Amino acid sequence: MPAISHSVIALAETLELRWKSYREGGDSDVFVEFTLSLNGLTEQLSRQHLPGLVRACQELENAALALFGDRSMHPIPDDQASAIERQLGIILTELHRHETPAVQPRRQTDEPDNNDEAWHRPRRVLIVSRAEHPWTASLSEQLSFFGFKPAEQRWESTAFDIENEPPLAIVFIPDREGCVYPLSAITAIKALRTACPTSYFYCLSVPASLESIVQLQRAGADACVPVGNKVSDVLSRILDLVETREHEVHRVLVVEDSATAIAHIRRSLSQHGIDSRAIGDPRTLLQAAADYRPDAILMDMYMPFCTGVEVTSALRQIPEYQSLPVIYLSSETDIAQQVEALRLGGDQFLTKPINPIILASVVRTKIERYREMLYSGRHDSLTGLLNHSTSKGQLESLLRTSSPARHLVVAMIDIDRFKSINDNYGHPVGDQVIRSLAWLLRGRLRNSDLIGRYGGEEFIIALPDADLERACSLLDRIREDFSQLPHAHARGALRASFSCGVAALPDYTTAASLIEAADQALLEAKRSGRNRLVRAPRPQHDSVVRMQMKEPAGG
Ligand SMILES: Nc1nc2c(ncn2[C@@H]2O[C@H](COP(=O)(O)OP(=O)(O)OP(=O)(O)O)[C@@H](O)[C@H]2O)c(=O)[nH]1
Repeated sequence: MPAISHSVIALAETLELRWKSYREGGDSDVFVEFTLSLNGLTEQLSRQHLPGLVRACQELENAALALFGDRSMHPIPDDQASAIERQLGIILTELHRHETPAVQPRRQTDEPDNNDEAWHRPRRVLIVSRAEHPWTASLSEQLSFFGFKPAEQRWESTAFDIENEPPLAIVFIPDREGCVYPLSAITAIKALRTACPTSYFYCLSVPASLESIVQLQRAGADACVPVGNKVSDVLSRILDLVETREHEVHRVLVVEDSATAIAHIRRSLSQHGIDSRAIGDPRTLLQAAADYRPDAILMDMYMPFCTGVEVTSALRQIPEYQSLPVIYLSSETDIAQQVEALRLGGDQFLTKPINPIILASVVRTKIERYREMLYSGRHDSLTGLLNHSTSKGQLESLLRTSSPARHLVVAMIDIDRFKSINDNYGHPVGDQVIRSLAWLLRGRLRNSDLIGRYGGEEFIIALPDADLERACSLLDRIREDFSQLPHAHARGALRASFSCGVAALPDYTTAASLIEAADQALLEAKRSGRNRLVRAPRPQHDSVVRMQMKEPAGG
């Protein structure tokens, strides 16, 4: 279960303060502030994959939004206030229960190499099924391979073992595949939902019946996996849950000449955890965009030097900004003008005065779509890893930011005799083997490590701040584990292996030379029998000097 960050706790504390202050004065403006905080908190929780808490917050938010606009309803009657207070109490207690401890286990780039937690990220997954269900053992085995800590529980068990560490996910396997979940199962799911509001619930083998899905969702299911899906599909969903996509703050550039409007907009955005910067003169837009690298622009329609439409259409001339979301802000109510503005490059039109919740919601949706688009351009669709060109680009930028004294290890990995896997078991099984290796790497390496799919069955890894000895022993452990991993096919399970070549700073100093040296070492690993790791030889001192002297002349 992911621990709840201090920033979320800070938002919750603000929410609590605002509620107290509303209860003291009954002022409708304070109630609006409370609702805004609640909306911001829901958003933060949903970004942190805490579906149970998101659901609880959304219910409270809906109740608050119903009282949002009408001043005459305030102060609200005591029974309504008590209902809100009860729900708020549940949310706050739950948040504090999962608060990140003051000292966190570290697992980022700056971690010392001798910290084992830095390399391995166990996550607890509870599997609820009947005794000896064939899927339980298989799922459990695969989850362990990918760095999770599976635990098993029987349906009939009343005391679920969740006290010390609530699970990241709970997987429910029904006794009979494709049948409606019996009432006893629904009751067990409900009980667990109350006990684990922050875990993600998967119900497997759900029949394609709307009634059944609705019933499971009401009980607390987050995902209903259809009957017929294989264990590997479930595994893939659980892995997606912990995908190492870094959460980055949303950045919005506000182009607006009125200082009052800027203050209002920026305040609304910041209450929803969205960072912003503002410029009053559109002529400074390109410089501001280059410095700040926004994810979206909020553009006033009428400014002294030129209109928002002119600025947007000029911005669209620059390839880098062709898809950057632009949202117009205007008191323009003429539909023809609005359509024209959108035709000339804007993405959305918001009419002033702008409701802050709508503003934050539109901004977030546009940014999420924009980021999805950027993501799919940079990642490989089969594995979700960085694609070839992005891997190379990121390795280059890692080297640019590395001081000469820093460690950096690069590894090239290639699955052995992969053609024969395809030939003997078919392409889809080959794809699954590739995906499994990707999952294993994702599960075993740190967020700060670079993992890319370099070619068909070839992967590139870069481990910043990693000592060569330690990196080799980690990669060798992954190699060993991968060779033991069963890959299901129609007639049983196959085993695969990979070979690995490793090169490191300071022996090789450029991205090209690191990749080339690791590739040569990989070839050597293949030549000498496969399923092994080979380190690139340390270049002779004079040849390093010659390479360094040659490079500027060649460039
Ligand atoms: N299933 C599947 N196969 C792929 C994919 N990309 C490449 N391949 C296949 O991977 C195979 C690679 O085979 P080779 O390069 O001959 O090498 P190998 O059989 O792995 O043998 P060694 O590398 O020498 O151990 C080719 O048959 C490609 O068609 C993919 O995305 N999915």
